Amino acid sequence: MAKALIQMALDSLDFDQTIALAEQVAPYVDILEIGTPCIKYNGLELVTALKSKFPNNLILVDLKTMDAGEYEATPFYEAGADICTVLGVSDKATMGGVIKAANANNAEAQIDLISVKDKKAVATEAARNGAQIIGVHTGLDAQAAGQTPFADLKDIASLNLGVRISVAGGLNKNTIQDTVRAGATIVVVGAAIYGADSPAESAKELRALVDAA
Ligand SMILES: O=C(CO)[C@H](O)[C@H](O)COP(=O)(O)O
Repeated sequence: MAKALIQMALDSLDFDQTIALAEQVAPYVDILEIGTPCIKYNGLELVTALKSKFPNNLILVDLKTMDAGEYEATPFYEAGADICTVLGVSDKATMGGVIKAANANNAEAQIDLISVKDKKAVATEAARNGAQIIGVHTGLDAQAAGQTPFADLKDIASLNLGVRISVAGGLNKNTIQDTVRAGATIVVVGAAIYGADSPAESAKELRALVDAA
């Protein structure tokens, strides 16, 4: 079985801090994610910068698109995004638009199940419509209310949809191996890396844990 990928969520608003953090963690992670607040604040220029500075990492732009899927996602794919996200609560046509833009740019679309009520139904339809990645996601506000992504991961993994499953929501060194064993093929980590005394050491430790899972 292929090893799970690690995705680092770059959630700062500051352009230079984002590049500096990426420099520290890039050797240990597979995907550099430009978080939603960060991409809204910094725009396409940051995609271009990360793409050119980190050719060995995939770049995910966490657009969380809600409307005008193809129109919104196309410039980000053209700037070098390997993956863009679109909300699973959006219209089927919106998700279809991002999938179309991804395919036109030899890239991938991720359906984010954040706040979706019937996650199994949305994931099943999205996979049937060509989405390459399903994102099981407990957002920062839901985490603050005590929620975790683990029950949702179990539900989505049980569907055996044949697509990659990304999991985000407060993952750390204590939970990352069980998350991989439960079916995650991409594990997303934000605060556990950028909040550590040494983000590089934290990323290195998580890499070893994921590779051993
Ligand atoms: O997409 C996000 C919030 O919507 C975060 O980037 C994602 O949840 C990962 O960060 P953390 O590990 O701190 O939960």
